[in-house]
Amino acid sequence: MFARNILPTKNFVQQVSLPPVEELQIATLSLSRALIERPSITPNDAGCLNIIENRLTKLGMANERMDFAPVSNLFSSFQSNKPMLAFVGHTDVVPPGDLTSWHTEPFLPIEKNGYLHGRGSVDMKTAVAAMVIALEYFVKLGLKQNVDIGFMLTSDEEGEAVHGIKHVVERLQARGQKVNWALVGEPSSEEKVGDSIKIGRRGSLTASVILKGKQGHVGYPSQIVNPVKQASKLLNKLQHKQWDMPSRFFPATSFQVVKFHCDSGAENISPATAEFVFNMRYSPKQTVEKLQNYIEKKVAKSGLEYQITWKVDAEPFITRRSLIRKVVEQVTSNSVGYKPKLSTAGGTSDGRFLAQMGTQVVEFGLCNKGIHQANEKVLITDLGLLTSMYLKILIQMNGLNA
Ligand SMILES: N[C@@H](CCC[C@H](NC(=O)CCC(=O)O)C(=O)O)C(=O)O
Ligand SMILES: [Zn+2]
Ligand SMILES: [Zn+2]
Repeated sequence: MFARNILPTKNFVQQVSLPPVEELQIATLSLSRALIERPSITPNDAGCLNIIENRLTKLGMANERMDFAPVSNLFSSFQSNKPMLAFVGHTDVVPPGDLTSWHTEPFLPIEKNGYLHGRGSVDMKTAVAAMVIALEYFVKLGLKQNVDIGFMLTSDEEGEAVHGIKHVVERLQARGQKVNWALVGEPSSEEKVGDSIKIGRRGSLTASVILKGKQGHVGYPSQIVNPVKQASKLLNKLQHKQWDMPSRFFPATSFQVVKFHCDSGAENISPATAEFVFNMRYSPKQTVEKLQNYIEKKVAKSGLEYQITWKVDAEPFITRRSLIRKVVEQVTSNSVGYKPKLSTAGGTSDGRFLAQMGTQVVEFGLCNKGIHQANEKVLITDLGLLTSMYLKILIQMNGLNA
C-alpha cells in the first residue's frame, strides 16, 4: 500500500458503478481486431485513424486531422477549456520482418489459446482501442467532466517520428494550447499489467563514423593501412566502457553498434574505409556534448583520417511528482493489488515531445514481451483489465479536479 501522504484524497472510483470487465474486454477486442487487420506499416495509417475519429465524433469530440503527408495525425478534444488529460498513442507498426518466422498472418487478427495474435497487438493498437473504449464508457456513465479529455494519435512513431506527435505538439504550442497531463499507452508493463509504468525515457544519440585507411594487397601488409584494425580496437573500447552507473530511475547509458561495413570488393585487397553506425541511449548523467567530445577524441586517437556525423534523436526526460502518476499508481494498486515499478527503461517514446511543452507524462500499457518481434500477441483478458484501468483513471482524474 502507499504511504497516506502521497495518496490522492478520495477514491472516486468507489462511488461509481463500473461496467463488468468482460464487457470492456469484448468491446476492446473487437476494436483491436479492426485496427490490427489494417496493415499500417509506418508511416502508413491504413485507415486506422478514420475508425477512431468516427467513434470519437459520436462522443461529441471535435476532431482535427493534423496530417503531414505521408503521416496521419489526429487531435481530438471536447474543447471545454478545462485542464487537459490527453491519451497519446500511435497506429503505425513496425514491418513484420521475416514472414517465415510467423505462425499466423501478421495482419490477420487471430484468437488462439487466450491470446490475440497480430502485428501491433503489443505495440500498441490494443492500447489505442482500450483508450477509446474507456472513454466511450466514461461518457456513458454521464459523470461531470472536470478535465478536458484529448486524444493525440499518429502514424509516425515507429519511423522518423518527425511529422507525428512532434508536429501535433508544435501546432498546439503555436496556438497557445496546453496539455496538462499525458497518458501514453506504450506497453510499459513487464510480467503483469500495471507492474511497471514509465515516468521518463533516456535520450538517444546516433553517429555514423568513417575511418579512412590505405587499400592494398593483403600479402604486403607493410604497404597498407587496414582501417578495420583501428575500427575494431575503437569499438572494443567503446562497447566495454561503463559510461555511468544506473541511478534511481535511469538505467546506465548504453552503446550499441547497429551497422558495420567494409568491403574492398575482393578477397586479396584490404578495404580503404571502415564505416560503422552506433546508437547510444543516454541517461541525464550525460550530455550530448560530453559524449561527442569523448568519442571524437578516441576516434582522432586512431591516427586515421575520419568523418563523424551525429544525430540527436531524443533528449532524456522525467516526470517526477505529478497528479497523473499518483492516479495511475492508485488505480493499479487498487485494481491489481501491486504498486507499479517506476521505470525509464526501453526505447524513446513520443512522451518526449509532450515533456518539452511542460506536460506531466506517464506511460502505462500492456506487457511488452514480444515487442517488435515475430508472433506478437497479447493475453485477451489483459485487454479488459487495461480498459478498466484507463476508465478508472478517467474517473479519478475528473473527480480529483472537482
Ligand atoms: N526513430 C525515432 C523514434 C524511435 C522510437 C523507438 N521507440 C520504441 O521502440 C518504444 C519502445 C518502448 O516502449 O520502449 C526507439 O526507441 O527507437 C527516433 O529515433 O526519434
Ligand atoms: Zn510503440
Ligand atoms: Zn514500437
